[in-house]
Amino acid sequence: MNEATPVLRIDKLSVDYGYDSRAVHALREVSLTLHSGEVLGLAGESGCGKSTLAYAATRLLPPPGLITGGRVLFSTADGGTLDLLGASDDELRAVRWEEIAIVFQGAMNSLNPVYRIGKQLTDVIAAHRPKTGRAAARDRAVELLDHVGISADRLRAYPHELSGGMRQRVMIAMALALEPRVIIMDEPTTALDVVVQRQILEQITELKTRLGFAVIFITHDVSLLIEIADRIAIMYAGQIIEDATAAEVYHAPRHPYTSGLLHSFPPLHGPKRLLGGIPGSPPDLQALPSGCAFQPRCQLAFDRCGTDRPALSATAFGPDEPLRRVACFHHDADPPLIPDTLSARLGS
Ligand SMILES: Nc1ncnc2c1ncn2[C@@H]1O[C@H](COP(=O)(O)OP(=O)(O)OP(=O)(O)O)[C@@H](O)[C@H]1O
Repeated sequence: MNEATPVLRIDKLSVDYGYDSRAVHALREVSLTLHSGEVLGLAGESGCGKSTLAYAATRLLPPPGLITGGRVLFSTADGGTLDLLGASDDELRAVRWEEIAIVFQGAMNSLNPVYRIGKQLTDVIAAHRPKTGRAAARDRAVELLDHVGISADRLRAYPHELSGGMRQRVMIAMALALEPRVIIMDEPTTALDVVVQRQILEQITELKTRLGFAVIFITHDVSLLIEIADRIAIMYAGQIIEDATAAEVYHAPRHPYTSGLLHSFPPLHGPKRLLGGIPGSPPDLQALPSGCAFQPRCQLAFDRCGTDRPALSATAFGPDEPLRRVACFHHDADPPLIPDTLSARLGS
């Protein structure tokens, strides 16, 4: 497969929590494509639907979450396509962990406290590859720990004997155990200090290049994604509102929300800049405002934003699909329609 081959296509995925008039519309027709070997960053404020997307796309959404529409098309290793939402339990079992692995939020706390790290790793291997002998499983566990920079002697350690960063690395090693082609990481470094966070991010990008898997990396910190992602999708109120290369998002954000997010976190590199934040708070997903969901907080809103809902539309075209998409009535302005005065106020 070349770099541009789609491995996972999320197509108009919608999720509600609850029913009828009390339903929380957590995802509204979200479409997103992950290509082979790429890191796709997914960013947005808390509550915008990032975790819901990860759970729904892998059919792990707990009740009262309900998938109300869409498809999740996975390109299987044998060249076929499987809609994960329509797949049987057996088909799902064959794909989950073997081909798509997930590192959940706070995963480092889900290691079993009473078993040594080595046993937990070899158990994963034994459960999925029952023909693997004990010595081979141990060798593989050593190799996996080595991938994440942990020495073999830690196989005998219990989780409480490891730092938070090391436990999170063990979880990443577990996700790598079956050589998946896709890894979904939901805020994998959020609870860690910035130094450890940086080490783990460097490790993930190095492993991705060496082992060739693709990553959906979920975080609320968009400046962190600028460092590691090839492409970034920005979510707001259950929708993707911008989807572009990391460089485009950083240098020329088209959506005012993206711009606000960029100015909400200090950059990890480069000159310091004034942090502005975004006034107001995200809308109630049970009662969305008419028009654009961001419009009540948007400093660029005009009449139409209050009445019409902007579609996520392509602003540039690749060989077979949109390269850059944005859901904003200002989107086709070139250069991006962030007036100088606003840029100055936001501190860029
Ligand atoms: N079990 C639930 N019942 C009702 N609403 C829920 C439930 N789980 C999530 N939601 C709502 O769905 C929306 C999306 O939540 P989700 O956890 O996917 O967002 P997120 O962007 O991942 O947030 P965070 O960064 O805080 O993890 C939120 O408004 C949340 O309140």
